[in-house]
Amino acid sequence: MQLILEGLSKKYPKNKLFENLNHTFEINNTYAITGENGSGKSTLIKIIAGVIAPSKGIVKYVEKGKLIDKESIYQILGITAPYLNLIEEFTLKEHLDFHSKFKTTLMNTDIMEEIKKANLIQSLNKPIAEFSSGMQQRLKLILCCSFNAKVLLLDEPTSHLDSMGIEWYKDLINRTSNERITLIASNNPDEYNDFAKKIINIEG
Ligand SMILES: Nc1ncnc2c1ncn2[C@@H]1O[C@H](COP(=O)(O)OP(=O)(O)OP(=O)(O)O)[C@@H](O)[C@H]1O
Repeated sequence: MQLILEGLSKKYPKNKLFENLNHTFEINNTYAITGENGSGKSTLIKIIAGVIAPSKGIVKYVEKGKLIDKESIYQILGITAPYLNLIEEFTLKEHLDFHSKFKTTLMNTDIMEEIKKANLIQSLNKPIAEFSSGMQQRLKLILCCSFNAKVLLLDEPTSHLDSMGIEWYKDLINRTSNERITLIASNNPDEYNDFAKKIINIEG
């Protein structure tokens, strides 16, 4: 599996973000995307996820030498970001059931064990509207990391996590980042220093 950025540029009418980004991301590796506030990290994640279009260039997902078509990439993507919200009316259990309808859990992963490790087991039947921001972030990370996806896009993964939450996050990534490409968009070395094979500064 490869994720390839070819000549990727993005500008808004009043704002030029990045220009001519070229990179090939390989399976079994974790990468950090860094850059000042407003440099375009979240924008790049959205372009890679196919949510918005680049001004120039192309994003290619390649599996065994074959290009994966745009309509199918959601099957191999796991994404978490501050602007992606859980469903407030659903309980944690309903989120797991819903997610399980289109993604399977990682091999050797017991999802209830993951919920316990995240200290969320007592909230299984609570609606998300009653979760703190840190609890929501822990669930978002589990939904992203503990289910099968060849490419993980993590935008500010430790937002709202306390120091224990950050240690839990590091353990989660260590246990789940094999056999996939993980991209971490962040300016916080705590979020990527332990894992990143390469740090890509979006500002060049
Ligand atoms: N739809 C849009 N129209 C115009 N400008 C936009 C739009 N979306 C984002 N921007 C601008 O693009 C720039 C990059 O935003 P982005 O959120 O990608 O940056 P970032 O590097 O992730 O920032 P941060 O570190 O603060 O999270 C910002 O100046 C933002 O205001």
